[in-house]
Amino acid sequence: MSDRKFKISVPATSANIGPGFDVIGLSLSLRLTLDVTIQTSSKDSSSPSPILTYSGEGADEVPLDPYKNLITRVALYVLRCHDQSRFPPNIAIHVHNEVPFGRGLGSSGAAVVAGVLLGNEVGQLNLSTGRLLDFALMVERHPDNVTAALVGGFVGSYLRELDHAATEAASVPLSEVLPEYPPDAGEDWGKNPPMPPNGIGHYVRYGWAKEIRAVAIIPQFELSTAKARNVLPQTYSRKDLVFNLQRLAVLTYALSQSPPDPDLIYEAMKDRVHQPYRKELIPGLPEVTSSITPATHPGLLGICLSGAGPTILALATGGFDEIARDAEKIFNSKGVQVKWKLLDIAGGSTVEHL
Ligand SMILES: Nc1ncnc2c1ncn2[C@@H]1O[C@H](COP(=O)(O)OP(=O)(O)OP(=O)(O)O)[C@@H](O)[C@H]1O
Ligand SMILES: N[C@@H](CCO)C(=O)O
Repeated sequence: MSDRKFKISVPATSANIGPGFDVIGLSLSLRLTLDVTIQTSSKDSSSPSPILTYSGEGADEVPLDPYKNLITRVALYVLRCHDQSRFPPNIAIHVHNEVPFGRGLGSSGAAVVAGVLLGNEVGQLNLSTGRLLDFALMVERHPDNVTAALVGGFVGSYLRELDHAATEAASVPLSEVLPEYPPDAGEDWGKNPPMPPNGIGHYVRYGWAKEIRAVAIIPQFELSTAKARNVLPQTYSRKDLVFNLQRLAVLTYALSQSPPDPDLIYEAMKDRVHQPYRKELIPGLPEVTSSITPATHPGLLGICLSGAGPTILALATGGFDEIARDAEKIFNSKGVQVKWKLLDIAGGSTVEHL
């Protein structure tokens, strides 16, 4: 039998896009790729498996132990749910990563989706897109990043209300879904991990005007999503919820219209649900989002925090350098160094058999 080789490619994502907290996501042209070889011809099953190597973003900090690394732990979760308790022997995985960690560009969502696709391929499970999404949502429990990373484009999603038994199944602690340690030699894992309920997430893809590009202004510090969610309140006023709902309804349509209307979009990208609370974690955030406008920067459409931050996402049809340079000046005046990238909306995840 010949060796199996395949390549998995998953895009970065920006979630929220202003008012769509935990609802909308956009896939972007930075990618996480996995080159996987399974040596079916080798008889030697004594070497540890999989052998994991990394290049690119996070290569110097990411764990290479497959029981600690997020991508391989997620793959193992998918395999164990299908009665495959270990990776087969002789797998080598090289990860090349362009998505910076903890910056609001969906690095963990990309890693989770890559892990689900890896488990599906290694186990030859042939899971549907909906089922792949169910597995991803058992690990990353808000749908915006993982849905956009899996299916690509400008995407809106919700989590279905589950019945009591399914809610219990979907609410188990992450430590049960992703245990960190392998069983001792000769032992098995014990019972299988919790299987995701069917059809947890539902999504639609919106149109996207082809001339809109994304300037990502990326502060050179990490902010974990967990920390950026901890500062959010548990309840909101009706006024603030209506403020966001009105804008979200307009934004999803306005970004599909060619030529895009800056007046409509700039106001529609404002938010009162997460950005005001996250400004204490991101020096310069309110100044950047309020002083860079379509009037001061022709070509700008709207500007927001990307995901949980600290990256700022400016959607624009031109004037990219000026937008980035002026945002950089504001961040620098607060003592924050930034890098910036001009990105395009990207396709979703792919698996290519080589
Ligand atoms: N390619 C990867 N391989 C392994 N682990 C990863 C990878 N990408 C991300 N991670 C893990 O996810 C963590 C970052 O997740 P976090 O949710 O805090 O940020 P983010 O996903 O980049 O931001 P956001 O969800 O706001 O877009 C990293 O510190 C690392 O532990
Ligand atoms: N919607 C999420 C995205 C981050 O993963 C948040 O803003 O916390």
